[in-house]
Amino acid sequence: MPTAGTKIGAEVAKFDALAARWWDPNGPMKPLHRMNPLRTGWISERVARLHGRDPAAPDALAGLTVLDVGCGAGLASEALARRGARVTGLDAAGEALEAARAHAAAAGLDIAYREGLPEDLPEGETFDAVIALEVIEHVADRDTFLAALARAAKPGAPVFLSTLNRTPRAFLMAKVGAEYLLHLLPVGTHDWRMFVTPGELGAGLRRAGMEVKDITGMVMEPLSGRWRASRDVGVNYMVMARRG
Ligand SMILES: C[S@@+](CC[C@H](N)C(=O)[O-])C[C@H]1O[C@@H](n2cnc3c(N)ncnc32)[C@H](O)[C@@H]1O
Repeated sequence: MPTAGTKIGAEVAKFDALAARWWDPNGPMKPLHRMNPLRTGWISERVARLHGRDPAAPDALAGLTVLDVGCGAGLASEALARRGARVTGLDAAGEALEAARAHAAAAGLDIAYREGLPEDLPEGETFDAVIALEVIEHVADRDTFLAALARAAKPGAPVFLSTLNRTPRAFLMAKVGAEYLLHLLPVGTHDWRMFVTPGELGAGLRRAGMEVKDITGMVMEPLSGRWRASRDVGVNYMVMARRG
């Protein structure tokens, strides 16, 4: 039977294998590229408001520290750094991190990328916001993961996650459609049984000492391919919680 360690290793290896093509907007990470403006805009707006900033200002996050857990090659890290945040990107996928470092350097962005898991962060190292986007559906021990996110947030700071709901529709769209029919994602990217319902995620966040503040669906417009926020949380959704 696989241990938690081999399970993490297998999940991370899938993403390392995609490192070289991570930043190709039409490559295997195309869905993440397309949804990134929506997720990072939603997060920026909420973080800026919490700090009494104008969310529309180009440097709305200036000086605020953000931890991007499971950052991969840095799609969200870069978007938040461009708004002025001091971003630390954390991932166990070393090759994805190499792609992240190279891309940030070419873009002139100062982002601290570190290899590791949130569970291993030093006690007492805390951030103004913690994000983990499209990660929890790859994590076997969710309670340990969520507790680590809560520990990394300053008291009262927000924690954001985005993920896939475990519904028949999500199975059809994110697994059958995206992997087998449209070939948007490599086959095997997702295990539908690992998808997380908003109820399960909310309960896990509360067990980790956080309060859920907002749950918003993400839907793709079929014609334009653009993503927008929606009340429909049946497939993709984002959550904002706050550490008590
Ligand atoms: C679908 S990618 C998302 C990357 C990035 N967050 C984004 O949305 O652009 C999932 C990432 O989670 C990382 N990951 C997988 N299992 C993890 C775990 N147990 N703890 C932390 N990160 C993990 C992978 O290495 C991979 O980079």
